[in-house]
Amino acid sequence: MTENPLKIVDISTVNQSTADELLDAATTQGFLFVEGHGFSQEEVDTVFQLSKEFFQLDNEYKNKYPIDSSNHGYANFGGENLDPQNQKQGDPKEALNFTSLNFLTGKSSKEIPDWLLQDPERERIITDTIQRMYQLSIRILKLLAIGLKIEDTESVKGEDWFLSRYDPSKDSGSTFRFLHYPGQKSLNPESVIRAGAHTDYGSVTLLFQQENQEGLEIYSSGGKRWIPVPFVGADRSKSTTAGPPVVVNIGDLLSYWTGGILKSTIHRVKFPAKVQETGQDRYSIVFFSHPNDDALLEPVPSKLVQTIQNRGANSESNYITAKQHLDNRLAATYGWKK
Ligand SMILES: O=C(O)CCC(=O)C(=O)O
Ligand SMILES: [Fe+2]
Repeated sequence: MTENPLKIVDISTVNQSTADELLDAATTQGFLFVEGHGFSQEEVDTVFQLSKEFFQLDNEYKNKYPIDSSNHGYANFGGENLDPQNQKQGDPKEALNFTSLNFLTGKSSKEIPDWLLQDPERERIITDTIQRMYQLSIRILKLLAIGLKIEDTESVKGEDWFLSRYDPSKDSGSTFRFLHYPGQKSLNPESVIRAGAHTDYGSVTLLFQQENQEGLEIYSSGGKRWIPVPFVGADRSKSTTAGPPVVVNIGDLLSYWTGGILKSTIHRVKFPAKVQETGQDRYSIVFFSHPNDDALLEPVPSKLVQTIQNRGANSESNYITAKQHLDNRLAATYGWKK
């Protein structure tokens, strides 16, 4: 197995020492693995199975739900270009996105493929996963707030500072996503990028991947090179049933909010030679956690953040909202006119 360059942090206990470990990974690599997340192996496998069955449906059917300007719906092959400056063609992947999410119900207020609603079990899997990935992101944000030692204000305790911008029933840019990168045996593995280089747009991103479907890479700006993120399975000496650690990375919003202390690291998906040989498809299940649309990206009241001057939210006097930030990024990714 490829060596794992990332930390694995167990977040089952919320305390200062877990928070410090998490903060260390978030301020250095911006990417880490998190275990103690509560998803069992069986639950993770079930979500992947559902995603696989969805992507096997006819193209004609999937295209009835085209991706819209809020990033909701089905994105066909080539429909998304994550690195428009360097890539002429869109990425060789398909995706099903769920936006306009209410986290009290796990449902989107937008139309979703009726295939997912035909069997109550399919709908349950989706809504349950959405709610639990959201809760997991909330736990991570709480730990980051503890790690950053955010100060208490009159209206909110420091550890709840991010959470107070996360009302579960209010609009946000949070997105749940199924991704599928088909295996292509005939291509030159070194030249194939499956998802272009980019940073994520939100606060934190959570991602499940599967064994023998590797390809995710992070960019080390210090070493000026790409570092593969391996598949890491659950530690069976700790739990016989736990799912694999989830990949967690910091997005632009959180980086901006913290004056760049938390790192939003560039990443991409390549087609490694090993996967090319087997012709394996890659599937990933991703949750992009965003604060409410109206959250102002003002500097986080933490001494650590205040030490950084003229970066991110610290350099602005007119704060933009989370929604304005997201709209700017989506316009570039999909070539939309603003
Ligand atoms: O599939 C992956 O591993 C990465 C997906 C990703 O980075 C994204 O959708 O933002
Ligand atoms: Fe990403």
